[in-house]
Amino acid sequence: MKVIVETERLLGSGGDCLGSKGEKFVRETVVGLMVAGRDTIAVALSWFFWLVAKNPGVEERILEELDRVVITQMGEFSGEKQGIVSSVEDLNKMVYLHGAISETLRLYPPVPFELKQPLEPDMLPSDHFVGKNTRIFVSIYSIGRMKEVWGEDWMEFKPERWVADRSEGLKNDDGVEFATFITGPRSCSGKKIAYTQMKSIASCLLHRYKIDVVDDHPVVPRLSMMMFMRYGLKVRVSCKTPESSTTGPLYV
Ligand code: HEM
Repeated sequence: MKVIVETERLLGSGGDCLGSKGEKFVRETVVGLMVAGRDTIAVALSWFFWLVAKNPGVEERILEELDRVVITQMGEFSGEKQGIVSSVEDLNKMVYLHGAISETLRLYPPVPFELKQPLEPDMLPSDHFVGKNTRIFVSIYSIGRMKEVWGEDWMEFKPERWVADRSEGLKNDDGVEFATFITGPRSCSGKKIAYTQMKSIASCLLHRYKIDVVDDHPVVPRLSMMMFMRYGLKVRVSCKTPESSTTGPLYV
């Protein structure tokens, strides 16, 4: 609602009623945000849980990091111990988890390709001429797998690739080589929200459940606008034993 009132103010209608232009703008913005942020997150998390299940060492490091951030307190209603990640700042401290998500998005970008078209004839930085109406196909999937950019180990799932050695902070992920959210003025405006959502969901689920991929279930991408798993992801989910969790359920 705050967004709508603010949008109205910016559009000059004083916040009292939506003009037809304002209404269209708000409707399209809200629908756009819902569409842009739904399947992308779902697709990214499917690949994330599959990669983490295949790399138990990564899961261990994510849980170790989580243990350093979680605050344990007694649940107000349940009267039982529960873990809390209380703020976005806490989530920001989880750099290894952030790296694991970036690494997933590099190898399996939810939007695997883009089509761009100049309104007027133009010259690319590479000196290639593009005529009006020429369609340029950008393979985000391939950019994330270029040996020249990511090195000999480009095919490996290595969250530490994103973590700076000394400060334990994150390496810059806004460069052109990380094309999953595109760069420039029309890049994804939901990138930060996307990371916050994915980190919240991933930490809650990994903390509480053991997620094993069903043996022999084929995991392959489906070639479409969105990189779904062709046959979905079949997993066995079991509750972690109370002894293995020092905090009980986790709330973010
Ligand atoms: C892993 C999650 C996500 C990925 C990989 C992703 C990727 C992208 C890509 C590649 C574009 C550029 C599309 C184009 O140029 O045609 C884009 C645009 C956009 N995304 Fe995302 N997105 C994600 C999550 C989200 C979320 C959660 C939101 C909002 C809550 C969002 C909102 C938008 C919007 C509004 C645009 C249009 C920006 C513009 O044209 O100025 N995205 N996204």
